[in-house]
Amino acid sequence: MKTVTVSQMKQIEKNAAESGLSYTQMMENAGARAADFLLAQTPPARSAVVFAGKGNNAGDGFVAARLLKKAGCEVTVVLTDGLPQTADTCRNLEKIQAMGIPVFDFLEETAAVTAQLKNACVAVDAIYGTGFHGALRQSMRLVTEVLNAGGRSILALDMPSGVSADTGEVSPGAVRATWTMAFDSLKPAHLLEKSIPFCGEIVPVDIGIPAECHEILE
Ligand SMILES: NC(=O)C1=CN([C@@H]2O[C@H](COP(=O)(O)OP(=O)(O)OC[C@H]3O[C@@H](n4cnc5c(N)ncnc54)[C@H](O)[C@@H]3O)[C@@H](O)[C@H]2O)[C@@H](O)CC1
Ligand SMILES: [K+]
Repeated sequence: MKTVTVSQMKQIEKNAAESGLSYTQMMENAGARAADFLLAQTPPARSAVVFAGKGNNAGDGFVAARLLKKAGCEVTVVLTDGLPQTADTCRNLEKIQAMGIPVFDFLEETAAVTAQLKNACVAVDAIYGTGFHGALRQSMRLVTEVLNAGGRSILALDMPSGVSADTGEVSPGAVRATWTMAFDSLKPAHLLEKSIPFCGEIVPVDIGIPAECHEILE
């Protein structure tokens, strides 16, 4: 698997979209790989709490939530940043609401979230992916503090939230993942000494982007 910057990844996704693989399908594939991974653990995940932000990383998390639920896993979703802001992410949130998956707002229902998390085998970090830069706000650090506490396994989608993909800069309060699933390509932070401890084990996954869409890297 190659290593690409965030802007190169955007170009690769654009190439894929132009070659016929929609952004919607890439999100579906990313979320499906995350669900497959958790169901393939020994023992398979039976209960999961998915922490979701407002961008496309959250969309991957909603897809994972839907597919985990379909496979019989008990799933709860926690919105950490209010309602999602991208079209694909909004559509995927509607789908999980239609399935009756409980959706909590972290700020308004912190006690309920903490209780759900206590009973969960695994947490999914879909707060921020490659779109993150700078530092976690104080209010978001309360979220990541709850997420990091308790010693349960955490699967970070693409990046642990609070880690900047290009530089590996780690914000105070960043998520400490057990595994980080790298979608399509590695990002620099997956390989940098300062961010590796937050990524845990890197799990590279194919999200269906054809090889020729990576030709910008040749
Ligand atoms: N449909 C698509 O475009 C696909 C996107 N993918 C996923 O989408 C991710 C990238 O999604 P996005 O570009 O929407 O971004 P993210 O979902 O990573 O970030 C969401 C939002 O966080 C905001 N943000 C950044 N730094 C912040 C800070 N310090 N404090 C508060 N807010 C901050 C950004 O402005 C952005 O609106 C990838 O990592 C990957 O998981 C993949 O599923 C492949 C397909
Ligand atoms: K993430």
